[in-house]
Amino acid sequence: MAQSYGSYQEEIYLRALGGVLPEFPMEHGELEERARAALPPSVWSYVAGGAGDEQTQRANVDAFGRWGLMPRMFVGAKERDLPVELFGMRLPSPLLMAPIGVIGLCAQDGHGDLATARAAARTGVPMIASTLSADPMEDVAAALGDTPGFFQLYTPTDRDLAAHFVQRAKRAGFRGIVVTLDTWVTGWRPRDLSTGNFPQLRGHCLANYFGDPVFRAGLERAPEEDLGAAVLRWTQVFGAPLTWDDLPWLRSLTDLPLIVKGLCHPEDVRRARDGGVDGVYCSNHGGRQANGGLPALDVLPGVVEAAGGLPVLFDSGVRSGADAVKALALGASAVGIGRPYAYGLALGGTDGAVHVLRTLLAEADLIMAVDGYPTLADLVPEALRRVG
Ligand SMILES: Cc1cc2nc3c(=O)[nH]c(=O)nc-3n(C[C@H](O)[C@H](O)[C@H](O)COP(=O)(O)O)c2cc1C
Ligand SMILES: CCCCC(=O)C(=O)O
Repeated sequence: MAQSYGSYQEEIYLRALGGVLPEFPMEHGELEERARAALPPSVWSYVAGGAGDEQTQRANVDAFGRWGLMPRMFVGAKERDLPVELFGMRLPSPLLMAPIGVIGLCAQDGHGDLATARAAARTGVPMIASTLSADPMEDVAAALGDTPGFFQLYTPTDRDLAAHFVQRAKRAGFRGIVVTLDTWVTGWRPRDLSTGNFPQLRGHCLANYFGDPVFRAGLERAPEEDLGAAVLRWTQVFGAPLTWDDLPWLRSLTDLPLIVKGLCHPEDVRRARDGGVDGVYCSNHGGRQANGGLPALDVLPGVVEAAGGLPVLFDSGVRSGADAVKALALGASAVGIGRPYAYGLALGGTDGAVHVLRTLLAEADLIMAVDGYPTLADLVPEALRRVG
């Protein structure tokens, strides 16, 4: 049965009739401004900032403005059909929450990972839970309810720890493993270098490591007794600079769907597909890792073509329902929302994140209605035109 996300607009109209105005912002600019005011400055600059002078980060967003959907009339798109099949699961919509490592700090109580999982439980939008979490992955998975979750792996240099994370993720009930390839070392981030704010170096968001017996076995004293030594050990094990020779090992770690995140070059996509991954995730990490790069949306069509029918997840720069529709039309199987839901959490915890997701879905749904593209199958590249 088709689900009408546009009903969120009706809810808001009805509340307005009763004199109740929305508690949370209705568009991204205001969301950003209010999140900035709500978050401690160093957390704000960590989340909002990117690599270098943030040219790539801005280009990610601007790239959406170069495409427009061609409206079709007399379609009678009274009902829209947004559910997708992904890795054998039926999801209610093609949105995902992208992994955000310091999401814990975006919620006022420091438990943003749990708040995000609850937003996933309430909306059916899957959460991709980061390795860098303020709460252990088992607790995050438990808060997801019936909504599927994915575990995002930052591959440690210690292979036993990597394998143990993946085992724990499966046992906890995550339904897929997303291995992020573009962040084995942190990019050049001037805002954080100026504020001196590296949350992980203060032990934030390291719950998955600190509670892990394999990690603890590498320490002389427990993290609760010697935080400095535990953080130092974390810096040593955090990121393995993987090569193609490591892909068979990664593949051998799990029978869950394996998705590799950060792919942009078609040749890398072909090699990953040949190496047995179940999906590819086209992303430039929201411009946080390398400045001077191509906008993620511009590389998406090449990734889709090279993926040869494998699911392609996409993120980087999605700020509206219209953006999500364009990424879907360019071939994404599902679209990751990043900073916007973190800002929603900052403003209102789970309620704020739910609002952001419902807003994006309502706008996408209504665009599909108004422009006459009622199903996801209608969203094809030919539905778009270049602007200008
Ligand atoms: C504060 C922050 C932390 C992030 N942490 C992770 C992470 O732990 N793992 C990961 O794969 N990607 C991480 N990302 C990247 C996101 O998954 C996603 O690729 C990015 O946010 C997309 O760009 P956008 O938010 O500008 O749309 C992070 C992004 C932000 C903003
Ligand atoms: C070392 C990277 C930390 C989390 C992350 O992925 C990000 O801040 O973008």
